[in-house]
Amino acid sequence: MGATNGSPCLPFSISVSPHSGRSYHATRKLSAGTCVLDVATPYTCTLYKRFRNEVCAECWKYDGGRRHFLTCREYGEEAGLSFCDEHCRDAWLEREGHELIELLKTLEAVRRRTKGKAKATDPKVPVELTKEAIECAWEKIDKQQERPKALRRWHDVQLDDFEADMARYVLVALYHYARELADIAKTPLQQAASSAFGAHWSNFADLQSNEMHLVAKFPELLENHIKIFQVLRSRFNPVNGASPVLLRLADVVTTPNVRIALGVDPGNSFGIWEAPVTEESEGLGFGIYPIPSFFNHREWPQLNLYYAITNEACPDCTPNVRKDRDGRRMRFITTRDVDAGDELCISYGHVEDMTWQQRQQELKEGWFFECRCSRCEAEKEAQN
Ligand SMILES: C[S@@+](CC[C@H](N)C(=O)[O-])C[C@H]1O[C@@H](n2cnc3c(N)ncnc32)[C@H](O)[C@@H]1O
Repeated sequence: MGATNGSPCLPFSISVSPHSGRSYHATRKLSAGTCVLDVATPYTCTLYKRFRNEVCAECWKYDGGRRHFLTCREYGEEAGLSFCDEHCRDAWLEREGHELIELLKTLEAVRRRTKGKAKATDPKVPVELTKEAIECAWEKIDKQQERPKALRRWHDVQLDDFEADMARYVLVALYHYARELADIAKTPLQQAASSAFGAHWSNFADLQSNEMHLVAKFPELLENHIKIFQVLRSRFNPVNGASPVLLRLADVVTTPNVRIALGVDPGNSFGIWEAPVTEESEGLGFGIYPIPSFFNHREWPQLNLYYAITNEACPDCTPNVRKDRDGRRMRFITTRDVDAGDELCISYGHVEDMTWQQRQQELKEGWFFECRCSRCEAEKEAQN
């Protein structure tokens, strides 16, 4: 927790409930408009390939597809990084380091240039997948990686755009982990850059994994996940004289770590939406902010003219925290007065205009959980 920016003493604590897991609760009275959490940058993120030439890799500025403001494109082609200007480029480089540019170049070279799905390296996965079948597939991969011949074969694996975008997200997380292990943060400047992520691998790995739900629902993803591991495992082997970070990176590209990264994305990632967010906003990519990921979801009530007209405080069943994105910085701000002990909740998405059944279905399919917020519980009760 100490790694978050803003107040050194956060105004909430964590507790656990049987039906919604870990959650944040206010430890004191908070007035509307209080910034309860301020995180400078995600632990890992990815911008989708189709927006890579149109979005600044540092501040995530996007201008409806126009590229005129991206004046720094020296890493655009090979590493997939374009920047507004030198200021954005230097901020990115100071935090991430030049080594990540080289790693991203290696990964981008594996991206399949021709259209269509990349060739599978193993037989097609079965249509229905049980937990045992998923574990068994990964055990097989774990055994294969011991054999140099398999590694050579994996070196030829290419990734389609979806896989390459996901691999980029996994690679950045593992690179940050390797940096933590290599303990390169020797100078105060480096320490500031390293703590800028607002979290460490342990926070990232501690997030709820939805791997089993996700892969059971979309069995073809198992093949995507395995290919991502094969590429990372076969491409990022250190050569003689490699830096401490690259040596560590090779150590952390393991099946459990890659599965952790792929498992926490569904259910924890924050979409990077074109700002200001409207119904038409483009989804430019996604990022993981581990500390804010413990905010649970609460539904907005249906548009209520009474509260809109009278300006009275909304009832208790609305999210009491909103998220504000400012570049890659994420702030969490109370929307109304909150009492000590109240749960602090955000809204995960635009599901407010739906019926109870529709919302439940949406959250079940997209987020793999049955919503137990006060509004859903009240509406469920009313139906019975
Ligand atoms: C981003 S995480 C929030 C932190 C989570 N509670 C934990 O322990 O890691 C999202 C998960 O929290 C749980 N959750 C969040 N809001 C909920 C709600 N309104 N009702 C039930 N479960 C909820 C679900 O398991 C969901 O997949």
